[in-house]
Amino acid sequence: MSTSNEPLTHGVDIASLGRGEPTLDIHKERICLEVKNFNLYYGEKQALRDINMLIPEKRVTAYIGPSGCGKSTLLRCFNRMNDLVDSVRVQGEIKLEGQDIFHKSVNVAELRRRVGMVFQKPNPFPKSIYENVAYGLRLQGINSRRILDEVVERSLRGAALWDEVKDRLHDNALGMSGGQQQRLVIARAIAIEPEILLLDEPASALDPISTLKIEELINELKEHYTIVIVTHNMQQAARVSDYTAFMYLGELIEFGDTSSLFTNPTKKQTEDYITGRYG
Ligand SMILES: Nc1ncnc2c1ncn2[C@@H]1O[C@H](COP(=O)(O)OP(=O)(O)OP(=O)(O)O)[C@@H](O)[C@H]1O
Repeated sequence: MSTSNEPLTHGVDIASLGRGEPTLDIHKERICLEVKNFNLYYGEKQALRDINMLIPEKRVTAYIGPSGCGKSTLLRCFNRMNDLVDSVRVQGEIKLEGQDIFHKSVNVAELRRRVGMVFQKPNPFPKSIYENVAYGLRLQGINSRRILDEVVERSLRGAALWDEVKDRLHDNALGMSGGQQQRLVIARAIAIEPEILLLDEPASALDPISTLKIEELINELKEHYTIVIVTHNMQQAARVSDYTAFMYLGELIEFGDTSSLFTNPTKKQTEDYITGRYG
């Protein structure tokens, strides 16, 4: 606990985040994703408005903002999940390593291999733990037992789950706890070696201990992957992210290193939100 007189904003101990001195500088980062003049419509309704931002490589970038502000919609653009919604229309660009992911030459299946996604509710397949992790490789036609064993072990270790499941790899994944299932889904995502992991409220259905494990895991995963997370929980954004983006009514209001955004927001709307005046 902080001993300072700083107010706790939404339970975020802002004193622990530093004194508003930027610790990171987006302009010194290697950029993984670039969002340029991006708009998205569901039919007539505009859900994203002229979004411009950079997502740095091997960092954790969090989206916060009130319900309905477009966080999940933007996240789902990064691997074109929104293609599955008939009414969706987009304008502008999202560049992955410099290439527009909406260009007609882009292979969407390959894009989704490079940009993995984990949802709020753990969604393991009704198969064994082993087969859940091996699934993506099998789809690629890889059936060598030696390779699959190696990848399954490496992925489960990477998702901090190996020690808990190594003696029951052939049990049904649906028998695992919710927190274990969510780490299994992360193992399944990293088995196919993505560059980016999109996490949409990955811990909101979990108990506090499982949530802590997921947060610790995010911290480990960023060594190898670029992580983009949507969370309702500002404490979580403050704990896990390097950069935070605040969205409101489909607009990106403010983006900056997490410490600065929480301790020294430059926009009134951001300040109102993090001090609990709305949302
Ligand atoms: N499939 C859809 N069809 C039509 N409108 C949608 C669809 N998905 C989202 N929307 C609308 O787009 C806007 C943004 O929704 P989105 O789910 O991206 O917000 P969010 O910030 O992630 O909200 P929450 O925090 O509640 O998940 C909302 O007004 C929502 O009703």
